[in-house]
Order: sequence, then structure tokens, then C-alpha cells
Amino acid sequence: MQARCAHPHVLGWDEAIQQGLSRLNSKKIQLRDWQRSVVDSWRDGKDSFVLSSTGSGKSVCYQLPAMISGKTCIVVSPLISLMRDQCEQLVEQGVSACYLGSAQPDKMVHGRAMSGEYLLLYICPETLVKICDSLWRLHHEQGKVCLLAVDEAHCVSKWGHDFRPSYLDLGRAFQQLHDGPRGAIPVMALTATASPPVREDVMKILRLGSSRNGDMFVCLNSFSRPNLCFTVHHTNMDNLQCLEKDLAPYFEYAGDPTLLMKGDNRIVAGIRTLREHTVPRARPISTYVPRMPESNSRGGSIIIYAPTRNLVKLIAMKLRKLGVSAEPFHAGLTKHHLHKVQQDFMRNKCKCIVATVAFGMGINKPDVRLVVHYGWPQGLEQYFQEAGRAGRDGEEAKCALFVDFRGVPSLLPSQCDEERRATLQRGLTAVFLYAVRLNRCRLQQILSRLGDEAAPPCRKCDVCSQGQQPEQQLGKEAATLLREVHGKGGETWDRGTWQEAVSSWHKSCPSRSVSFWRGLARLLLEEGVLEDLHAPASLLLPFGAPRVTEEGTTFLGRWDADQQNTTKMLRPEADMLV
Ligand SMILES: Nc1ncnc2c1ncn2[C@@H]1O[C@H](COP(=O)(O)OP(=O)(O)OP(=O)(O)O)[C@@H](O)[C@H]1O
Repeated sequence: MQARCAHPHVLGWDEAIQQGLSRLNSKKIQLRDWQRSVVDSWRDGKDSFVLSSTGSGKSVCYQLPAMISGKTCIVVSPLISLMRDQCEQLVEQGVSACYLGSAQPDKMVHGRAMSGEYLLLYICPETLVKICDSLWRLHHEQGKVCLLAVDEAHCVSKWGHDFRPSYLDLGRAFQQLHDGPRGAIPVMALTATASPPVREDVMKILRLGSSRNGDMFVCLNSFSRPNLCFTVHHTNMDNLQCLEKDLAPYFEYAGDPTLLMKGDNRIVAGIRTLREHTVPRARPISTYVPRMPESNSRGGSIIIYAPTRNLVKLIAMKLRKLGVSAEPFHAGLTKHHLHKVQQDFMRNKCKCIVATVAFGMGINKPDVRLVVHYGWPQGLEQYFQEAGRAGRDGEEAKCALFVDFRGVPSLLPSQCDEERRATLQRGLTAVFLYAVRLNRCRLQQILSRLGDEAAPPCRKCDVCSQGQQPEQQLGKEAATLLREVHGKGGETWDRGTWQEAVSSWHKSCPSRSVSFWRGLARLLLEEGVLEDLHAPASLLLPFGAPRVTEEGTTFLGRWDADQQNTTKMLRPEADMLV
């Protein structure tokens, strides 16, 4: 095979990089060491895999090669909206960029792209597969391709949270593009969230390093976001009674103060309402602006995620009635409208977006100061990625998760195979445990899920700042639960068994909620006084076929003999406290 890319210019390499940065309009940027290593490995014709946190500067790694070589970088991207935004931003910076696919309104763009007119060519995997022959000619006949970049590369893996089946075809399509007189094109896969199995899978599917006998560059940066402060709050999701009380601390009045002095009843009532949760009459938008609750400093933007379109509409409507400039964003709105909302958000005309997960990937707004999730996210990796839209400027930002601990996360797609369903189910369990656990820093919990066990506590999240829950004597409750399990002798528990058991326990311990018992069962399993012969059928059930262990039997014997002097000291988790 021949050399993989033309050597950039006759300039020295440092000079070539500086010139590339100035073409990107990023003259002032000093490449970080890891960015430099990634670009160096492209110069050497190597494939690379780049794992680095959201907002850390991955895009520059694939944009620079195009600026330096003057050839097209083909960027595979999962979403039209994402491609469009990135192109718009680049064009504003004076860089020639385009996206291809059915959403491209200008029919001339395709032809121009196929003659190498654009330095950055964004494309979704389906379109890339379709036009593979033209891209082959662009590279092998015209010599005008410098790099194949796969952005959001975790979408390639079935083990990843955002898996797209169409990404699986990329390996074969890339192979087709590599085979020809000019040899292989370097491939760069980039992601901000990928656990070790996902990384392996991505490298295998994209066949990274295959054309250089496995020689490739792997850049694994920490994906930690120490500027983010994570908190979890219990809320009552029935009828959204708590919505205003939950969100009020994040907004402050920013209207004309003279109105207040004159005692404008509507506005005074509005402020009171925001604090006391009743709905006032409509008034002009922007009476309230986002603020950071602790610092009281105004400014920045807010993203509020909700799991369903209905909830998105409701939250946006309530906020607007209260005077907040909030816009709903979900896939049921027209593309044109969504585009406008996104632009208004980027230009600070709209300070708060209330969205389903349709909004977010690739949103590059540096000053998002708060991301609220109102309702369970779809998994822990998804949560981290969505929350990671906050604080991209490196300044402090908050990520608040509001959930109802009486329920559990359950959002699974209706159509997916068993293997995929099991992966997504594990993600739901992970986000549930993240929310209930009060014994480990929130950020550490997330990073550990992504394979980083060495991160220090963040010292900011609610767990770090509030410290451990005090231990409680839960001997009576533990004995009640263990005795019931013992009585059932290892049989499988279904929803009926569980409900029956909980209502009988309610008689002896009336103050304990269903979620308390679910949490206690979890703690007893972890303590080793219970074991489970198979996994529960749903997150609503604490166990599948539980059995009391030898240790548990000893505890029960002691409890029955001497309740006064037998203790079971446990630290309750969040769902046990509601
Ligand atoms: N070396 C650098 N020094 C300072 N700023 C940088 C540097 N590299 C990139 N940036 C800036 O950081 C911001 C985020 O960069 P970028 O969009 O490339 O992040 P990303 O890692 O691709 O994020 P995401 O995972 O969300 O797509 C941009 O405004 C970019 O100009």
C-alpha cells in the first residue's frame, strides 16, 4: 500500500499547525499536548482513537488536518442538526464546510463536495454508505481526502448507550474506501463517553489500525468534569405539584425594578408564585432570568431535560407563564421551528430550553450554567453526556437530577433485540443506583461506570458536601424482611409476591414506604445476609429468587433470642428516606 496521506506542505510541522489554526480562526489557541499527539499521529498516517471529555477540544483534532493539507476531511456524524450546527459555525469562522444527505436543501452541494471543494464534509453513516463510490473517486482519483473522522464514535458499539445500527456498516465502507491506488485514508474515532468494552468494540468494528498491522494511536484522557457540581433531588412527579418549588431557586426576577417599587401586583404575585407554587396570569417573557442558586450571579443559559414530549410542553408552559423565556424542544415540532429555537438559544435570545433528548448532542454553547433532568434519564452514560452540556467554558456549572424515588427508570425502546435490551437495562440500573447511593461522590460513581476508578472525590456534589448518612438501627425491619424470604424458601418472587409481602410488612412497620423496603432488600443483599439466585425481572423488584444466607440465619436467630441487644446498623439510601 502507498503512503496514507500527502505530507503537508514544505513548511515545518509547527508552522503548518499554526497556519492551520489561523485558517480555523483559532490563532490564539495553543494546542493541548494530547491534541498535538493526535494531529501528529494523523501526520504519520496512523488511525487514532480519541476519548476525551465533552468540550475538551476533540473537533480541532479532525478539523486541523483539513486546514493543514487543504484536502477534505469526511466527518461521520449521527445527527442532521448536529452536522448543520457544526457547518454553520465553521462557515461563520470562514471555513468551507458542508453536510450531505436528504436534509441538504442545496442540490449543488453534492457535486461541489465530490470535486473536493469543501474542507469539512459532514455526513451520516447511511449517506456515506450510499455514496461510497463517489468518495472512493474523490480519494483515489482526485487525491482530495485527508481523513475519515467518526464523531460520537460510541454510536458504533452495541454496548454503547447511543448505538445506531447504521454505524455497523462503516467498517465495510471504510475498507472499500481504503482499497485503491492511493492506499488507506487515516481514520480518527472520537468520543467523550466509552467504557472499556465499548472502546474495544469501536476499534474492532472500524478496523482501526488494520492497514498498519495494528499500529494506531490511542488517546485516553480523563473524561472527568471537575467544574460540574452534580446533585440529585427527590420530587413528586404526580401532577407536577413540585415543579415550581423545585425550579424556583434557579431563576431570579430581572424585570423593571420600578414596576416592583410601584407595587405592580401581577409581578409581585408572580415572584410569590414562583416561590409558593401557584400559577399566575401570563406576562411578558423574560421577567425571570437564570441564575446560579449559590452565587446569586445572573447570566448563562439553562437546559431542562424531560423524558416525554408532554412533560416538555408542560414544563415549558409553566415556566413561560411565570415569565421565564423558556422554549420547548422536541421531535414533534417542525424542523424549521427547532432550528430557530436552537439559534435563539445559541444567541441568548432564549435563555432556557426545555427538551427531550432530541436536543443536545454537539451543542457547543460555552455558558450553559445549569442542566436539569426532570425525570429519570435513559441511562448513566446518557445522563453524563447530556449533563456535560453544562460548563463547557470550564467555569462552574450545575447538573441537577430531579426524580421520584417511588418509581424507577424504565424508558426502553419498544423495538430492540434481547442483547441490546439487556445493555440498555444495565444503563437504567446504573442511573438508578447513581441516584439512590449516598455513600460515594456522584462524579466518582459516573467515572467508575466509564472505567475510571482513580478519580478523586469532586468535593462539590451533594454527597461530598453533605457527608455520609448517619447509621440507623434497622434490626426490626431487617428481621421482618429476612423472615419473609426465609418462609418462601428460595422461590421466585414476582410482582404479586412483592406487593403482598410489602403490605404485610406495612402492618408491623406502618411508617415505611415501598421504596424503603426495596432499598433495604438491596442493602441486605450487599451485606451478604441475603443472596439472589437469579436477577429480578424488573427494577421495581429488589430480587428474583432470594435466599437467606448462613449469616442471615445467624442474625435472625440472635434477633429472635434477644432483640434488645441485637443490632443491624445500616446507612439508608435515598429511596429509603422518602
Ligand atoms: N487547545 C485549546 N485551547 C483552548 N480552547 C480550545 C482548545 N481546543 C479547543 N478549544 C475550544 O473548546 C471548545 C470546545 O471544543 P470542541 O467543540 O472541539 O469540544 P469537543 O471535545 O468536540 O466537545 P463534544 O464532545 O461536546 O463534541 C471550542 O470553543 C474550542 O474552540
